[in-house]
Amino acid sequence: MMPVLPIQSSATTEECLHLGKLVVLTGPSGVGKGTLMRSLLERHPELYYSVSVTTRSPRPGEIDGKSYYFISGSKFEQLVAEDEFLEWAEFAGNYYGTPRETVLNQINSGKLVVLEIELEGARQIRASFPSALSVFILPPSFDELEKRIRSRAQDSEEAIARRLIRAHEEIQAADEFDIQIVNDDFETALNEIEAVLFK
Ligand SMILES: Nc1nc2c(ncn2[C@@H]2O[C@H](COP(=O)(O)OP(=O)(O)O)[C@@H](O)[C@H]2O)c(=O)[nH]1
Ligand SMILES: Nc1ncnc2c1ncn2[C@@H]1O[C@H](COP(=O)(O)OP(=O)(O)O)[C@@H](O)[C@H]1O
Repeated sequence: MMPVLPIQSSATTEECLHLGKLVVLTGPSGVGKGTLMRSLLERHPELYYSVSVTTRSPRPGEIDGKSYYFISGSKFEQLVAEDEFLEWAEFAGNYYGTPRETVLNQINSGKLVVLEIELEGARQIRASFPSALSVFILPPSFDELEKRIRSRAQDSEEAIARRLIRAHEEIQAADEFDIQIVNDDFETALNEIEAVLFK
């Protein structure tokens, strides 16, 4: 297990706390995680957003290497076998993983690193990085969540149904995380996340 913060013999704990930080943003599909993340990055270009690897097909407008690294199932299996992921999980029929080396390098160079990942991966990060800060984004209601997933109009009916079933399970896990933020009014939610990240 790698520590989040590089402990140097000459550094006090207080100094170590300034070296780097890991934040996990999680919550059900359609709650607005991606949109919040994009706004955060626009306002705070100094943040490091970890681009995940996935076996899902690109949606219209998604760019390889920016939205995700889109790879095949067999390549994903190879990367798992080579222990290249900090965490990985299956979600709605596809695989998603966080590249280990880039994230650890960014934390160790003092960056504030943000992962936007689903529940199982967020649990794995909490287990291996107890000092990571975890934020769960909640919808104002389940009906509103369904509206958002549908209004995005980028998934098949089957993919939407799988996301909605999974959303019920994910929402029940909200209390496992350090902070819960309801994404009702977008600006309010964004400000709340900023307050947590930069306190
Ligand atoms: N565990 C894990 N989950 C991820 C990763 N990258 C993205 N996800 C999550 O996978 C889920 C599905 O993502 P996506 O297919 O882009 O659909 P969307 O969230 O409905 O837009 C979301 O909850 C993402 O937060 C990752 O590297 N690891
Ligand atoms: N506070 C909000 N109020 C209304 N719609 C929102 C809000 N936040 C996000 N959305 C919309 O909800 C949809 C899903 O958001 P998205 O960021 O793709 O969710 P996620 O990444 O969690 O799956 C998008 O169409 C987005 O514009």
